[in-house]
Amino acid sequence: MSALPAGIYLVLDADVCGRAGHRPADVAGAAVRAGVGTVQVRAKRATARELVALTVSVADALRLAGPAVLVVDDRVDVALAARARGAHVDGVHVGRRDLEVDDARALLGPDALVGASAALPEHVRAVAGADYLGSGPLRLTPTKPEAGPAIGVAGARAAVVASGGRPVVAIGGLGAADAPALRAAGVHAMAVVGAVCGATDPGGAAARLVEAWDRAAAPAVAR
Ligand SMILES: Cc1ncc(COP(=O)(O)OP(=O)(O)O)c(N)n1
Ligand SMILES: Cc1ncsc1CCOP(=O)(O)O
Ligand SMILES: [Mg+2]
Repeated sequence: MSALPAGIYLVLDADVCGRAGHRPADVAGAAVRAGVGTVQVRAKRATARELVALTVSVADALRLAGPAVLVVDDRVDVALAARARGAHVDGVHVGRRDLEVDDARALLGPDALVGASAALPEHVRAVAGADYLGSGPLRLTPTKPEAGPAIGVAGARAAVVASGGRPVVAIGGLGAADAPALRAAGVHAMAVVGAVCGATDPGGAAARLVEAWDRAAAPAVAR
């Protein structure tokens, strides 16, 4: 199984990229070259066929920009179809209305990376087989206005405590300024959509997030 990289996790939203005038594969490549370790392909309005084509194009971009982990939001069938076309796809991120974690793993194979959404401690228990947990929204966000309620950093910390040592990925309204508090809460990675896909310069925005994450880990220097 690919381990989930710590740090910045890009949820590559095709609609947000499109509104900002970016090709998703270009955004993914620029983000990975800037140090982003994980890319999730998310396209809520795409057909299955469009999502397969998008996933293959992102996998191609990552092959040149890599190394990075690639997962597909929601759709195990799309991950399998992209693999069948020769794309390297590590796994899926499943939500509460998608296939169950164990079913996703049975289809994708034992080495697949299977992440699951789990905002609250009771959700964490329901996704016992997941390799990592996506917890949020930390804040209300225009990218997913129907998500909620906001759990805040305290909610992310509660997910870390309930996670049984599995990596927790925080998501929802996050930016570089959140890195210190999230790292202090024991969060493994910070997922962003708008902060990269909606930026004028996605590669530069990704680099600033990576730097903020790395800087947040630096030990305090005595003055
Ligand atoms: C890393 C990560 N965490 C949570 C989510 C939300 O997933 P989901 O519940 O499936 O909602 P949608 O993204 O599908 O609207 C995520 N995508 N990634
Ligand atoms: C997919 C998702 N799940 C919870 S919040 C969210 C969107 C996060 O987007 P942004 O980083 O732009 O706030
Ligand atoms: Mg989903």
